[in-house]
Order: sequence, then structure tokens, then C-alpha cells
Amino acid sequence: MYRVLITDNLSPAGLKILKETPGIEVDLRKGLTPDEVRVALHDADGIIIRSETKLTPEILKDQPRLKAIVRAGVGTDNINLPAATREGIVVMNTPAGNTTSTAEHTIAMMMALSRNIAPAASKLRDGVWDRKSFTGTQLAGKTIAIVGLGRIGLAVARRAIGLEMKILGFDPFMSVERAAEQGIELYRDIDEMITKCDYLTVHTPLSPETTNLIGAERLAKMKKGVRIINCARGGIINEAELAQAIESGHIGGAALDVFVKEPTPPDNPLLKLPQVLCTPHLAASTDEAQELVAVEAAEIMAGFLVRHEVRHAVNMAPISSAEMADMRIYLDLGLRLGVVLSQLNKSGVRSAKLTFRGEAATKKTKLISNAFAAGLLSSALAENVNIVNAEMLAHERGIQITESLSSEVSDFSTMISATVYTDEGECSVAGTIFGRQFLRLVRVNQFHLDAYLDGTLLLYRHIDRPGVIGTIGTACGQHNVNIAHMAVGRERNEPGGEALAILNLDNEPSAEALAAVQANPAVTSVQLLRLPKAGNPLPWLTTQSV
Ligand SMILES: NC(=O)c1ccc[n+]([C@@H]2O[C@H](COP(=O)([O-])OP(=O)(O)OC[C@H]3O[C@@H](n4cnc5c(N)ncnc54)[C@H](O)[C@@H]3O)[C@@H](O)[C@H]2O)c1
Ligand SMILES: O=C(O)CC[C@@H](O)C(=O)O
Repeated sequence: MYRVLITDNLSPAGLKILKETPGIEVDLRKGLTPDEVRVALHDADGIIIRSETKLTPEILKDQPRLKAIVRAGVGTDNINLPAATREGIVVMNTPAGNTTSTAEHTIAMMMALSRNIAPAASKLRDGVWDRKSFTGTQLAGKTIAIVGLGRIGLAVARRAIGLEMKILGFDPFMSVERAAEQGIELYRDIDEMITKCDYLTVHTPLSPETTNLIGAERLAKMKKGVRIINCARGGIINEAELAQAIESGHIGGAALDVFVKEPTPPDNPLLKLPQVLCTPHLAASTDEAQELVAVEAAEIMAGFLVRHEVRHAVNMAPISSAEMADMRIYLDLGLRLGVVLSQLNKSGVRSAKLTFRGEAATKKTKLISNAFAAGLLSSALAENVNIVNAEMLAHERGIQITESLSSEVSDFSTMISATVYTDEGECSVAGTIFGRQFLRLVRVNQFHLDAYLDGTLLLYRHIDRPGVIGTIGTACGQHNVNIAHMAVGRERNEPGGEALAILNLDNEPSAEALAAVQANPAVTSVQLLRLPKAGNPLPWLTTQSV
């Protein structure tokens, strides 16, 4: 059974999907302290969160069971992504489910701010009929500047056009033509744009580039009386400097749904200003958005755990279940070639090169290289190495992995060759797939052969002369070691030279059995390799079972 921990409010429709998925059990625990989340994760394969649970490096460290985090929503800034990637945990989100609700909230905030809805309603509730203090401003004919023209920014633009506003936009990843098609005048310079607007709204992620994007200097450049809206992330607009600009009378007011610290402390000066309208991170809190993101989050988690598909991942490439079905055998091959090379080479690996030939060259080779890297690092690192973190861990160790593709079909219709370059020289292997399901090791350095790529492999180099194979077979038999398959490769495929034999064994040989093989005068070296059993349940994801 896969266990999914849920620590924030999730709409019942999402819970229902998870509960009805065979093989998944739900552990719903809200209001946990950070340390309680850490402990609860020891028994979880996946966790679904919204914005309240913070997944810090301390919480994510040493969680060998945890494979996936799904954020029911857009922003993943409450998850430490480098830490999740380092621990080999896939992070996925539900990017589109709350776009409309968040855009509507942005427009609602802009309108409420312009017409003083909140203070007027509050005064009326106190019994005061005040029509003089709350004269507002009309939106039609005004100019709104939108920073960040992604899903929500564009949805806000469409609605603002309906309100007869003029739309300016700034987004380094948007073309002038595409913006113009949406009725947006795109600026390449944010500083120029902000001097021209009556309203400014931000819709970017919170990143090092967008933190304090709007601070004292830019606020000062804006027209007097501009109103500012933030329904994206606290910290994009500097809170203290915004409060000062409003108090000074330069900025006309602000509508804020998000804060640097959430819940924001009651002494946040912005909360005290009458020109500021605040909501407690409510933009996505509609029945519709919550149902959409909960259903999508549940489907993403179930798809990942049960069908091994990766949707909307923010720290690895996505794979559909159909692609996964097609790629799985290749990922397995890449992983196993990496494991073979990691065990053949005891000295430091500096770099590795993969060559994909024939059908292999048509696959998502980057993922196969990551699986190879996971296998390569598996015996060296104590931590769980998998397709998510292998590239990062290899990079941190200065190991560069390069790829080359060749559509040429050599002896096999599909083949992956892998070479590692170590302090002592280089070592290379090649593998192929028979019948779309059987993995074979078809070359070790200069020796071409055909060995199974699973379980226990006994490799011995020897002088190719009559009787050697028979004596080794007898030695194995005398020590109760059953040989499932045997492959021999000869140098230049000629008799009398050096040869490499690989025995696929049904059971682990004892030290005495290995000594008996080594005792043969024709044998020059003996080595045992341990590979995952055939059909490793998640060979692409984890090397824990190696
Ligand atoms: N308040 C809420 O409840 C709520 C709900 C949903 C989303 N959000 C937040 O809204 C924001 C936008 O969400 P989205 O779904 O539109 O994301 P998105 O990824 O579709 O769009 C983000 C846009 O920002 C642009 N961008 C990135 N860096 C930029 C920069 N330095 N300057 C200008 N543009 C930049 C990107 O190119 C992209 O087009 C996110 O921060 C998200 O977390 C908040
Ligand atoms: O979970 C929520 O309600 C907030 C979601 C929102 O911040 C998001 O980034 O999607």
C-alpha cells in the first residue's frame, strides 16, 4: 500500500479520488507542527499540501520512503526545491486549477479598493451613513500595468479589457506580438512601464529576481495616487517601503492577499492603514478552485504512485503513463549499465559518456542518462540516488555525463554504450533489449558476449584454453552455486587469447566458491557484481534495492 499524507485542507472531491484508488491509503492530519510533519513523513510515500505546510530541508532530510510532493496550487515556494531534489523527491503542482479564481480576486480587490467598499461597509455596520468620505475612482479609461504575464496575469488582462482599461505588461518571457494579440502593450523596461499606470498588479512567482521587485525606488517613480495589488506572493513588493509610500501620500492605496510572513502578524503596519485592503491569502479559496486543484492533486499523486507517470513536475521532466510504459525498459537498462560500471570501477570516476544507437536514440535520452547516473552513483553514496537527484549529485561530485546519439543500427536494433573515465583509465560496457523486455549486457570493454543484466553476476577473466569452463562449472557445483546462464567473450574472437566469462548465478557464491574459481591457473581475475533482480518495481526511480 502507498500512503499519502495530507496536512492542509483538501476539498472532499480530491480525498474521494485517493480513497477510491486501489493501493493508496490516505493519512489526513491537519494542524501538525513542523516536527510532527517530519515524523509523519517517515511513513508516507507522498504528501499533498496547500500553502500552509512548509517543507524545509530539515523536514525533507532522511525521508527514505517519501517519493513525491504534490502542491495543490501553483506556488511551490513553501517547498525547499533544492532539498527535495537532493533527496530524490519529485515535486509536482496543479498550475491551472485556481487561475480564474485568483484573477477574479485580483479584479475584486482592485474594484473594492477603488470604491472603498471595505471601509464604507464597516462604517455603515457601525451605524454611520457616510457618503462623503468614500468617493471612489472609476476603472474605465484607467491604465493597469501587469507584472508577470503568465496564466493569472493574462486572465487579469482579459478581465481588465472588459472593464475598458488600458493594459500595459512586463514579462521577460513574453513576445511583443503575443502580448499585442492579447490587447497588451508590452514593455521591455519595467521602470518605464511603472511611470505610466494608475494601477499596478504583480503576478510573478517569488524568486530571487522578483523579491522586492517593487520597493521604495520604483514606488517613488510611479504617478502620485497609484494603487497597488498583490495577489501573487508576499515579498514581491517590499512591505515596509510600501507602507511608507502610502503613509507619505504618494501611493494611493494597496490591496494585498499575500504577505511575507503568513499568517501576517497583527502589528504589520500595512494592516493599520485605512488605504490598505487585505485578505488572508484567499484568492484561490473558492469552491470551484479548491475542487479543481484537489482533484488534480489527487490524480497527479495517484498517477505517480500507481502508474509511475510524472505530471507538472517542477524538478524533473514530465513523463506520461504511455511514455513511462515505453521508457521503463530503457530507464532500467540505463540504471543497470550504471550499476555495472560503478561496481567494475573502484577508483574515482571523473566523467562518463553514453552513446545511444538505433531505437534508443529516439527516446528521452536525458532521463535514461539520469537513470544511468543513479546506477553509477549507487554504490558510492549512502543516500538514495534516483532519477530526480542523480544529475545534481553527479554534478556536485564534478562528474560530467555527456551523451551522443546515432541513428545507425549496429549489431543490434537498439543499444546503449556507456564509458566511464577514471583516475586509472577507462572502462566501457554496452547493453541492449531483446523482445522489448529482456536486458542483455553485450559488451564489457573489448569482450563481446551476451549475459543477463540482473541478479548476481560472476565475472572472471581467463586464458582461453580447453577445460577451463568445465573446471569452473564443477567448482561452482561443488559449492552449491547454480549457474543460470553463461556467456564468454574472446579477444578478437579468436581461440587461445584472453577471454571474459560472465556466469549469471541463481545464488550468492560463498568466499570458498570464489576462491575455488580463482584457484584455476587459467583464471587471471574474479569479480562479483550484484544487480537488481529483473523487473525491479521502480527501477527508474530508486536504486535503494541495489
Ligand atoms: N493568492 C493566491 O491564492 C494565489 C493563487 C494562485 C497563484 N498565486 C501566485 O500567483 C503567481 C502567478 O501564478 P501563475 O499561475 O500565473 O504563474 P505562471 O507561471 O503562469 O506565470 C508567472 C509569470 O511570471 C513571469 N515572470 C517570472 N519572472 C518575472 C520577472 N522577474 N518579471 C516579470 N515577469 C516574470 C513568467 O515569465 C510567467 O509568465 C505565482 O506567484 C503563484 O504562486 C497566488
Ligand atoms: O492553497 C491556497 O489556497 C493558496 C494557493 C496559491 O497560493 C497558489 O500558489 O496556488
